[in-house]
Amino acid sequence: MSLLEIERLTAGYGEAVVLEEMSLSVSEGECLAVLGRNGVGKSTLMLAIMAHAARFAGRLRWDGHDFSTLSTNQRVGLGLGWVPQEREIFPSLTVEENLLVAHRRGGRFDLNGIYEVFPRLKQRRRNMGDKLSGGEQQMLAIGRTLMTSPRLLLLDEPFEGLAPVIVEELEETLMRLRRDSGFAIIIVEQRAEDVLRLSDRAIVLDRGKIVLEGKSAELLADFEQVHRWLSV
Ligand SMILES: Nc1ncnc2c1ncn2[C@@H]1O[C@H](COP(=O)(O)OP(=O)(O)OP(=O)(O)O)[C@@H](O)[C@H]1O
Repeated sequence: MSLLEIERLTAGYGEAVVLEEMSLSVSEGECLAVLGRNGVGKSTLMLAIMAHAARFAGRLRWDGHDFSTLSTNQRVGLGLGWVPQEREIFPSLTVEENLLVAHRRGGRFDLNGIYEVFPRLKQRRRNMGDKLSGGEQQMLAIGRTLMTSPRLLLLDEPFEGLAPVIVEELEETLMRLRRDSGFAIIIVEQRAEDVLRLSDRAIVLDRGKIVLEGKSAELLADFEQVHRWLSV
């Protein structure tokens, strides 16, 4: 059975429909890449999964149970962990306080667990949120979400604006975490070839619809057809 199943989801903001009748599923431990040009609805898909965008029609299931009407907090409780594109670090809290805000009792990760994953956060634990580099902010945003013990991690352009060496470090950490903890990942990313190497499967969106999907290795082998949907 799929961990997350989305059935004919139509979603958007106010009156505006952004996603149309989108269906997809993610299994336990699977990594799904979401590709597409700017403005095609990739972030909206993440936001709709977290109840931050409006659902106009369709169903969302978790472990086979309908969660379409649950609030964001209830979805976090189920094990959905969203790392927003803007990172949303609390600037006036320290690194440690940012992490503790999200801590879930009895969860898989505590502070020490996060510091093992991201030793740099331990070094910076007394720094205020607004005194961090972009890479450290991203580590903190991911660490904070891990504190909620997700079974599915939703990553919205996690490598945006980061130096290549930091991107490499983060990619390795994420893949190691996934191997060790077995959670699933949905990752939105602009650098299509890189993310196809990391992921198991991928979907390509255009104007709120899935226009191409398949195993990442196969899409990588025939990258021309993916590229066609990504070039302006
Ligand atoms: N809060 C909002 N209210 C109204 N419309 C929005 C809102 N957020 C996004 N949109 C619109 O929804 C459409 C899809 O945006 P979305 O951010 O999901 O695209 P995206 O594929 O993630 O793009 P990008 O790669 O630029 O982040 C765009 O036309 C955008 O203007």
